[in-house]
Amino acid sequence: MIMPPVEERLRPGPRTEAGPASMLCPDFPFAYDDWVKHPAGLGRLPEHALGTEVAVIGGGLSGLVAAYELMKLGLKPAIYEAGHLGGRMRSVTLEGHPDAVLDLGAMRFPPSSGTMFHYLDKLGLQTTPFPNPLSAASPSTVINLHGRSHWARTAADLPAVYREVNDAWTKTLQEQADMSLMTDAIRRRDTATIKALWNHLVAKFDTVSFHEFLASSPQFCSFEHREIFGQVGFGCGGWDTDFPNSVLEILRVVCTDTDDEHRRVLGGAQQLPLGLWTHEPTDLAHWPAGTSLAKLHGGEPRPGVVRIDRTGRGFTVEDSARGVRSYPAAIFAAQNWNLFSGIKADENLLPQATWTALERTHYMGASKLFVVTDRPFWLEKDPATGRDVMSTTLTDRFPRGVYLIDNGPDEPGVMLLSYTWNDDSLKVASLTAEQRFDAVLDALAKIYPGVDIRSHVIGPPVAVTWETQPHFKGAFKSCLPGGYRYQRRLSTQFMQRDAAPHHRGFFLAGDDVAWIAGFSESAVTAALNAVWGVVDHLGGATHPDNPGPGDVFDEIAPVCLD
Ligand SMILES: Cc1cc2nc3c(=O)[nH]c(=O)nc-3n(C[C@H](O)[C@H](O)[C@H](O)COP(=O)(O)OP(=O)(O)OC[C@H]3O[C@@H](n4cnc5c(N)ncnc54)[C@H](O)[C@@H]3O)c2cc1C
Repeated sequence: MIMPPVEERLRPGPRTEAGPASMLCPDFPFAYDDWVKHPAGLGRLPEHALGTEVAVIGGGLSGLVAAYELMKLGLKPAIYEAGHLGGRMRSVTLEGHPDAVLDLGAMRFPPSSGTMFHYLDKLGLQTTPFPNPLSAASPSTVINLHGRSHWARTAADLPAVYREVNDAWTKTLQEQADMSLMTDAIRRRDTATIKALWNHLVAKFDTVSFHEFLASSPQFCSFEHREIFGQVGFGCGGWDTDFPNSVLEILRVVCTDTDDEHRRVLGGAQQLPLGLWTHEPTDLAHWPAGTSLAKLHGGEPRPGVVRIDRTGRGFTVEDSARGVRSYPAAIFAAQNWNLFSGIKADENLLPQATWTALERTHYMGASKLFVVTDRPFWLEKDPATGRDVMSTTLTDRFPRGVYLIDNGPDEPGVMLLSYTWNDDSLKVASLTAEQRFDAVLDALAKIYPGVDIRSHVIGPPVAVTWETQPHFKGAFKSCLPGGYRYQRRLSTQFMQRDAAPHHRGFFLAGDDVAWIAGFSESAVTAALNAVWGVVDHLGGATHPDNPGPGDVFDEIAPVCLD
């Protein structure tokens, strides 16, 4: 690529005042949101490369963002999808109730996901606050621990011990990780300060689990405080199922305000990937006006991939309908464990160190159980207490988290009756939706005696466990202690200048090769890295006014641990 001088590439300089929250990832603080919004676009390809087919394996958000941007650049993405377009952004409805949408995967999005919101805005999709516990969007919250319930509108209504726990968390972050400096540097987009602070934290905490981080803090010397923290967490619910994970995963979420001010997409999250599939961008290179991904594919993506070989100067991809095609470049945007089962993947696609890092990827599990109700009955008042008959609920009982979506007083409501992760998810993985429903109702009857939830339910319960879904094998990656080196290998795989020629041209995307765990912004940014990689691989370049992640890589590269 043609490289302008360093000082021109490091745009824009740090802000003097804190801007809005941003998922400017401290490992690699590249401003993807600025990059995609810049009028110069993401780059240009040489004339002879225009119209070239590029394989995009996986039609989730990451694959669709990559394909959409490749199409805009004048390439011809060939999307392969084994299941449903949208992947883990899957929204379903019950027959006869089109407005009661169940988001089985991603459902709440922090405004700090600026790159993802760029695409939401492009498609004109509307969002509204998500009713997280104790947030203004939840009319009320019940915390039920050790068999006792506390009802609250805000955190201030909870007993003093909950405030102690909250203070302990704030102080621990400050004392152990200089969190206010970190957050301020991210909001000011002060890359130099971000790197100086974060690189130190990576070295300090790579081998430390979330639980060890808490337990070694004087603020959390009480087991009771750690236990409450594990159940109630710091925003969207309990975090104890994350306790075994690397604390770096948690610190990334905190310093980028990823756990704050969540919003949901009205009409369902799946509209984002599906919207990219049908959208007709106006700023297209090579293609005529009116071109969309759907039209380039004749309305359907190609079937799931069963084999990928490195052949000649590119890749040969075989799909489940025995279609075989070759491409000079390929983006793999399915959860990467699919490369080990279901797909016969040529060893030569990647260097051995990258295969090892893929094998070591740690995925969280997650289950959800939904029902649709005749109306948002939970807002009715209990005559004895004057309170809502049911509330957003966090509990140490089996449902763990109950979230209530109100679509209007006379409209069917949506109850996410149970949202669980890891061990809690495994406990229900072998149960049918009906069995889960019975068990959840038993548990909730102990918290809300006298509330007849079943009488309000219309239609069958809907359940999902992502670790048992064949094309996913897990909910989302979250690295274990000691995983930083693997994560670095995967997230920087798009930089192939030092790779042997026979290891170039195959790009990993998807949220599981990105830094911040469990959020769709990561699927988007990983896709954009892969787009930069493909453009570079095919002889293209970015505009000097709008350098891409690979152009500034050396200035902001993730720190190397010895
Ligand atoms: C339970 C849960 C809750 C979540 N909550 C949130 C949230 O609230 N907010 C948020 O921002 N993010 C959330 N996420 C994360 C978000 O859903 C993901 O980051 C994002 O959807 C990942 O997109 P992706 O394209 O990387 O992967 P995927 O969505 O997994 O897409 C990959 C696609 O590849 C396909 N595929 C697999 N194998 C093959 C094959 N052999 N050939 C072709 N195609 C194949 C799959 O069918 C799939 O469609 C959540 C995820 C889960 C599971």
